[in-house]
Amino acid sequence: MAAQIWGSEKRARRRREISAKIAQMPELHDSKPLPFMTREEKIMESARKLTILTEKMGQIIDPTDPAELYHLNNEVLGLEGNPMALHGVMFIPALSAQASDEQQAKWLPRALRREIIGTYAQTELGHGTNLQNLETTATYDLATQEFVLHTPQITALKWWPGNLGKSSNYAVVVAHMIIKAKNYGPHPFMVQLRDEKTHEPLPGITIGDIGPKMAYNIVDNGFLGFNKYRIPRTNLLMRHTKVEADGTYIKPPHAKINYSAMVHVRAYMLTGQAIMLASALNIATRYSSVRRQGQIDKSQPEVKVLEYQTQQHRLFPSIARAYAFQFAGAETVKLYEHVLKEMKSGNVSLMADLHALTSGLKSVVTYQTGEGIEQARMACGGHGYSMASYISEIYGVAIGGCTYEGENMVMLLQLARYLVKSAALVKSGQSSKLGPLVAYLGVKSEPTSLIDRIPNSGFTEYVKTFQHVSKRQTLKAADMFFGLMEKGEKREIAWNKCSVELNRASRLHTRLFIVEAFVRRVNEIADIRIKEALTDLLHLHVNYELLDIASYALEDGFLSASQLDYIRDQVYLYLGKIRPNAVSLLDSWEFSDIELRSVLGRRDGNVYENLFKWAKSSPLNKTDVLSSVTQYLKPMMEKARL
Ligand SMILES: CCCCCCCC/C=C\CCCC(=O)SCCNC(=O)CCNC(=O)[C@H](O)C(C)(C)COP(=O)(O)OP(=O)(O)OC[C@H]1O[C@@H](n2cnc3c(N)ncnc32)[C@H](O)[C@@H]1OP(=O)(O)O
Ligand SMILES: Cc1cc2nc3c(=O)[nH]c(=O)nc-3n(C[C@H](O)[C@H](O)[C@H](O)COP(=O)(O)OP(=O)(O)OC[C@H]3O[C@@H](n4cnc5c(N)ncnc54)[C@H](O)[C@@H]3O)c2cc1C
Repeated sequence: MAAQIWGSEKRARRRREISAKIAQMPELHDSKPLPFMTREEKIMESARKLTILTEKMGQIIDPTDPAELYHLNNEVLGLEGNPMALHGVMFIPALSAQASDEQQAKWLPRALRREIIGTYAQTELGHGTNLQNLETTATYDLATQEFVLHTPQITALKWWPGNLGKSSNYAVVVAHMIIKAKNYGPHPFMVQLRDEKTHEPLPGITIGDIGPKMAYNIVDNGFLGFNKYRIPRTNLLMRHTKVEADGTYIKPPHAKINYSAMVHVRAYMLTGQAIMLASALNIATRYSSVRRQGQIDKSQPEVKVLEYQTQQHRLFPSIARAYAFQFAGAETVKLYEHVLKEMKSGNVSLMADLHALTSGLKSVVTYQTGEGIEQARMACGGHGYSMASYISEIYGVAIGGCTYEGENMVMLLQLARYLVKSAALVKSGQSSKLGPLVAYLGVKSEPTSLIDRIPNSGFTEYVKTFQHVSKRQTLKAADMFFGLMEKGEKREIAWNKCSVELNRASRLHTRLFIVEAFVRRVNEIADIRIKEALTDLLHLHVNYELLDIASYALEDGFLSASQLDYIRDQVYLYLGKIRPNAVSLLDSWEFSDIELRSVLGRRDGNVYENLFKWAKSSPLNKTDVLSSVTQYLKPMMEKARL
């Protein structure tokens, strides 16, 4: 199963080898539990480990393999981030995709050797979503052949970029490029921020940390202002766009090609989210098979809480989602790598499809991951609320994904643009022009669903039902939009008035893609036992998801009440079937105790003894009487007693 999750036997084996090596290297372990550290201590601890990793990486992993590097980071540095989180996730991908060969030769080897630390600085205090209204300017000075970066007012300060505040000395900065008073829109520039020897900010640069956040606090998200700060013309990233010495602008082959670093993260973050969801579920499910509370049969001893159907219903559909996201994520990364290769050689024809797909997936996956992790926390009762479970930290980090790389509602609306265009093709009889991801929009469906009507139909009737509801909602939302325009409403106003319905279509389309990716994977599996276990999970997935969106299929009678009863019964049936495999389905992800950082989720199940040990190690317990008591509470009580 680990091979299915991680992509191959070899990958699963390598992960085990890497974990085993890390277990033998105490210098790479947290020196004390992270929840007992201050933010400053955590940042120091992370930098300490990161430095050792830089020295010893070659002994532990193949540093050229991104999957091994990702695993190493997760184990050693953890999900709260590290001082170079954005360096690998966005700075290097931005240079790789957008810098010319010459520029790459100059900067990439230095970045890869970690001679410099970089980030991606785009969002500002006043604007994040609407890139067209960013305020930072890069004005070309023909006389010196330099760009002059400037922050015209406080809302133009770069705000949020990870590791910008304290760690990075370089950044890819997105600014509006102005040449001879003409604004060419946002473009990426390579900018040195700090002196390489002293790490002091360079003259003309104002920079700092934006303060503590809900989670992800090892990352120093930062602010940045420029005061007429000059960089050479050749620091504009020039793979696709060029500005010649005389100010001549050569436009890129696709207007949005400079957005590729964002698409990169949207594609890769899906498996990251799956890992966070599976981690939280691993903790909750292991704990649920240790925790005994109450009886089902009063004549019997207390049961493990995992025996309760409500507990299974809370956890198991999310286990199915974690697998589904991992499989859909793997497909998306493959597609992304293909499109990136094509893009580098000038073929931009697949960019719109990839953008639509990743926009929808990013939104649905992060939202459902957040839901699943929060249910996992609640499933642990009181101990779930303790940082000893570590689930609250996983939750805080995961839901950041609902916001970063494009706020979820906004990204769903990006997919909706693509769906509405596709609907227009269907309506004008041009279904043959639909791309493979939306071809189903042009296919006539049966009048009613055949779920529970055809024996041995596998998952086909489920997929058709998901297709039906997605198609119907897309065409309905598109009709509403076109109808408003026909009535004379301006395009943008009409769009806004339909946007809730449009986003519903985007979610349904994306959920269909996730179901199909799961089905595709199960169909590929040869090992009979693995196929069986995953087929059970897939049954739970399709039935649970369909129940969740049933109103769409009920309102036009595509599903009947009796079919809905069947679907509900199937959910209960598969909860029971999955119960014996539940812990194994999560243990198959092979997270080590070092990586999970959870007292509740310990592999050995020795929860109570270790919770007590953990509590005793709280800094508050260093002394029996705190100074808050001697200074304030004791005098207050004494005064009240007089
Ligand atoms: C490796 C493991 C990783 C896991 C963990 C990662 C942890 C990292 C932690 C944090 C990192 C966070 C980093 C950041 O957040 S960086 C900042 C990200 N910011 C955003 O995402 C901003 C969101 N906004 C946008 O993307 C855009 O503004 C927009 C919403 C897409 C709108 O752009 P714009 O106004 O320019 O465009 P229009 O809406 O007018 O659209 C015009 C047409 O262009 C199409 N389009 C837009 N983007 C793309 C694209 N990327 N590719 C292809 N096509 C694109 C759009 O669909 C329109 O097409 P149409 O045909 O309909 O006209
Ligand atoms: C943990 C974290 C890490 C980050 N790291 C980076 C980084 O490294 N580099 C970087 O540059 N940025 C980074 N960001 C910033 C992030 O990319 C932005 O916060 C994000 O893109 C959302 O933009 P915003 O904050 O402007 O939200 P806003 O756009 O102000 O969103 C506020 C609300 O308005 C709604 N809204 C906005 N526009 C529309 C619209 N057109 N239609 C409908 N509704 C709309 C949204 O849906 C939302 O409900 C990070 C953010 C976080 C939380």
